[in-house]
Amino acid sequence: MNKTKERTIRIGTRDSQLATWQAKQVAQELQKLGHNTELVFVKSEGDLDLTTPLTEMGGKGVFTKALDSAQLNDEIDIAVHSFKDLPTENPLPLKVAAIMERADARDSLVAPDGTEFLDDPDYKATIATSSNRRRAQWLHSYPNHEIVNIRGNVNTRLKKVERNDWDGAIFAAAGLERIDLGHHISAYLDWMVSAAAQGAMAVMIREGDTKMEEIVSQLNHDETAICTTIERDFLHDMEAGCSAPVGAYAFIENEEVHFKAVALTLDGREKYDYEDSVSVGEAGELGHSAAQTLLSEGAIKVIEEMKKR
Ligand SMILES: NCc1[nH]cc(CCC(=O)O)c1CC(=O)O
Repeated sequence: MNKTKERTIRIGTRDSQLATWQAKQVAQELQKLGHNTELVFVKSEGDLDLTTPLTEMGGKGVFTKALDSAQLNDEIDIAVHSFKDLPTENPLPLKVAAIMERADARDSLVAPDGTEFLDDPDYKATIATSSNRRRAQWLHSYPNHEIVNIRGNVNTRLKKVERNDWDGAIFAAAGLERIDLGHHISAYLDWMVSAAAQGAMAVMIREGDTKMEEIVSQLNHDETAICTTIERDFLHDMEAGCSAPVGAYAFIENEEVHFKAVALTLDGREKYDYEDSVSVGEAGELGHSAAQTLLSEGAIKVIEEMKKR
């Protein structure tokens, strides 16, 4: 490769602190391979409008649309996304060329005054989250708590928790840890099933851009790709969209894929669980078969509830 002749790779990202951190991470990896990079900041609808709940904002792709257009207009070469924000169906001529090694996939609780209240069954705590998946799982565990909506990027939400009278708010642990805010985490919610692809980043290229594909695919982390593919296959087949009360998490240990999935009614009262372990070689259909199993066991009700909204 002739490095002096190669154009600088333009990396598109949202301008939040977390998105910028993630894009810089990809930039660093590309630089290690000998490429020049440049960050291009693109504002998303999801970042500009902080009052409308995400679930009412036309749902799919509120964080990704602006980056998609920039990429289609050739203003950027590649785009770095939180993989969990990417819709499972993409009608555009853009594709994921690499999935970066996953960080902590867990959800976490930020509780400025401590977590003792969790042990008091009579205490009516107020917990902030705009995610239906987090809401439903939280209410399943703590039926007498109240959930309130909270919007904004990680920094904005953290400020809101510290200013408000809420007892706690739920965050992706990876989002806080990546930007050195992990010390705000009061508890890791090991019992909560995380969102499909939570904690992983995806690098998108234009379809047919073989040059970028060749470069970017070298960043792919195989185990993360296997696990997040299963999780996203499940989410896709549940036809539930990113705002559905559905969680999916896979990890690999001793050549086996361990997969956990959950679907709940919005009020958290009804819960459908799936758990299975299969060898890595046989895990190709795991996400699809898990969805079929849960739907036939009654989780179709959860999906119908989402469609009515
Ligand atoms: N929906 C917003 C979003 N998209 C990705 C992350 C965190 C990082 C990740 O999960 O990869 C977050 C914040 C959060 O859920 O608290």
